Amino acid sequence: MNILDKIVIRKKEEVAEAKQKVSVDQLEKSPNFYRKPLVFKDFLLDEKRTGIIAEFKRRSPSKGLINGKADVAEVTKAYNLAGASALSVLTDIDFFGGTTEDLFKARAVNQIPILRKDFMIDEYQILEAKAWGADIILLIASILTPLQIINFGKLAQSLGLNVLLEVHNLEELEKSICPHLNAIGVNNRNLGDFTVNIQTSFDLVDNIPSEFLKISESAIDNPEVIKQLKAVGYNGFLIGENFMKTDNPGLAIKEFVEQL
Ligand SMILES: O=C(O)c1ccccc1NCC(=O)[C@H](O)[C@H](O)COP(=O)(O)O
Repeated sequence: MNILDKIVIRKKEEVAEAKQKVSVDQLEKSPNFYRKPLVFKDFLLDEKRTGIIAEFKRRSPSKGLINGKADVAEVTKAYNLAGASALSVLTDIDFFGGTTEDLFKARAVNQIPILRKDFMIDEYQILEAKAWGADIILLIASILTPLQIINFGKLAQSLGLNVLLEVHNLEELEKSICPHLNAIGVNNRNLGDFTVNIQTSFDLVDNIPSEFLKISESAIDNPEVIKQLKAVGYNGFLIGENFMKTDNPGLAIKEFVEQL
């Protein structure tokens, strides 16, 4: 069984536990549920920003502990100040050390779009994302059926949320494309075996229809790579570890952006 299968099994248990603790009715009554989400496109295409979607990630299955000390409010504010177009905040606790509280804290101090970075397998999690103050949800093609992608995308967009579909190859892309998406992310990390290859983004870019924002995800550790990805048509660049592995992720992004 690969790690993604393990994550999905645990996620199903987690969602069942969450449903027992917090009803849909309670989620729908939370203050953020009435908040108008920020529009991903407006920030990603804003030339005063960088296109970087800067991720707050404490640990990962591929790398283990990345940063055990970073403060989510401090780091995300610094990401924002450095010109990030959006933030990505992990809310998965068991595999990534993220928490719901991290999303709340990031939301409280930032006015740029926030992606709830998690493994969405149930519509309940989309309601949670809205209630917790996220603007964007992630749908991972390899763990969802085409019908789930349509239904989850429809629900998210009906709540004003933006939808980022993540694919790793042409087959996933072709089976998952539907009108209820805003952005398509090509993950350079194979989530089955953790190998990374930026070439994946270059190989798939021309297969992404022009109506979707194009995002390259994972293993981006060099400003030169962003320039090359931009040149072939990418609008956004999801970067986590390159900043989070340092003692000062806020300074790391600032120095990175100065080289763009
Ligand atoms: O990062 C992992 O080890 C991982 C393992 C299994 C599923 C997902 C995983 N990562 C999620 C991501 O896609 C990355 O956090 C994100 O794209 C940022 O990547 P990076 O800049 O390489 O931290």
